[in-house]
Amino acid sequence: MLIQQLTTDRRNQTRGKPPLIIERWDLANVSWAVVGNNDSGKEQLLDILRGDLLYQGSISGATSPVAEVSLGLQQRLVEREIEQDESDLLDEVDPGTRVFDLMLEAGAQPNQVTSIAHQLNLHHLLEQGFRSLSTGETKRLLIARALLAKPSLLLVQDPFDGLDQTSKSLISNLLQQRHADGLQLIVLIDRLLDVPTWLKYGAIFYQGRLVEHGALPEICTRDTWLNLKLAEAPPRIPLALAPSSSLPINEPVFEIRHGKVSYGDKVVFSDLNWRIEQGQHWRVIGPNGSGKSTLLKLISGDHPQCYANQIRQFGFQRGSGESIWQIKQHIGLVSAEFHLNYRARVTTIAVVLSGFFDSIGLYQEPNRHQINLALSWLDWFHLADKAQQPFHQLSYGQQRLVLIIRALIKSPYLLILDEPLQGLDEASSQLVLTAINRMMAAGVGQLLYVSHRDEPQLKPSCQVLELTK
Ligand SMILES: Nc1ncnc2c1ncn2[C@@H]1O[C@H](COP(=O)(O)OP(=O)(O)OP(=O)(O)O)[C@@H](O)[C@H]1O
Repeated sequence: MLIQQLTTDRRNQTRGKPPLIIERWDLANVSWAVVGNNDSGKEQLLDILRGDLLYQGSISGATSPVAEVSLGLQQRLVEREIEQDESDLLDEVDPGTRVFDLMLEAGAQPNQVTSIAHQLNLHHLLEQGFRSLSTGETKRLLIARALLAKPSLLLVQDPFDGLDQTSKSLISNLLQQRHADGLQLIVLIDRLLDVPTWLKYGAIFYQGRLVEHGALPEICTRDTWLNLKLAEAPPRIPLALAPSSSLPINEPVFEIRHGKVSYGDKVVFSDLNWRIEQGQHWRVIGPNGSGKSTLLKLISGDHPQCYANQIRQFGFQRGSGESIWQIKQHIGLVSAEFHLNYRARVTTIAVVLSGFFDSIGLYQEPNRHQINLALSWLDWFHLADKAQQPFHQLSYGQQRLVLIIRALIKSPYLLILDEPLQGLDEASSQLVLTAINRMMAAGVGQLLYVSHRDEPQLKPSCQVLELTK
């Protein structure tokens, strides 16, 4: 395949970074696991193999045509959906392009769409809009779409992130099968535990350069691989003043009675009774599509059906005249949807500071204390040098880290983290978990955590709410 090469140290325009250095890499028409910390160059590699970015050095042995499954592609699809949004015309939330049409777009015949939809457990979602899909459903759709394009080379970023156990096995078996049938795969992995054991070759990127490549069993023993797990956490976390509990005794932080969310005939959950007492931490678990994010959106006030439910939170009966800001001021939130919707073109530090004002973008003047706190948090996460950089030029994992800082910075009463570690490397994940542990140990806020991973390093003792399908 034709890949543009660069011999001089010209800065490329698309990501505002120096070109990736790959001295000599023969992909040899075989499949590879590619690892490296956030900002090591893995995302640039995707652009390069797609033919959209210059690099320095030589790559050979990549087949074509190329298809891709990545957070960047998801972001581009979301942007397109937002441009086509017809909510104003329809006077209701536009669910986006039909799943069936998105699959046809890949150049497939209707019978091929139906067949892969069955394989990937998407058949019941074919009439649904793209923007209404859950995280796991979206991941399965992107994989189906990529395979329908009949690529010779498939670039996949974190294929198992956000998937429940059943979907993980489904996707792993399918990719392994296609690999055995001759599809070349480049699988980019952030968490080392996710590297598929059936891949034979591995490559490591570090600070914008390919530093190791070869047989995977051998690559896994190299110091550069082992060092990917290391995170150095500075001793003290920079806390804002701890929120004092102003709730009367026995007043729940959140309570829902006979909760129900449905879309036409589709009931996501019903008769849900749940109460978060003061001082409690919770994990919400359940398979993809069981309604975890929906429930969290009822709490954060981002779901239109929150007023159709009997909800009491932070001392308010919902729908009794309270404003959304009276709810949001107590909450720090991170989710995949929130990340996709944070589209304001501002600097990294402005994103962090926007956490004080619950805004997307920064429209109020922060005070000196807030600015210092933002800088301390960025420093704590080793991102101080990114403070003045445009947020959207950071790697996806770094963006996620910045949004986590945005949620932590005001020491919220309720910290809602919905798959917060998506796209984060091993070291950054450890840092985030350390920060949460320390905040909760200091009695700052209560945690509401959603993840398909167990995360044994998460220390707060959590009650568990399990949703089923
Ligand atoms: N407008 C809509 N019409 C029909 N179904 C919808 C709509 N919006 C959401 N859904 C469905 O609601 C279900 C619950 O979605 P939700 O995102 O809450 O699941 P989840 O448990 O968080 O899943 P995941 O683990 O994949 O993130 C999904 O099956 C989704 O397709």
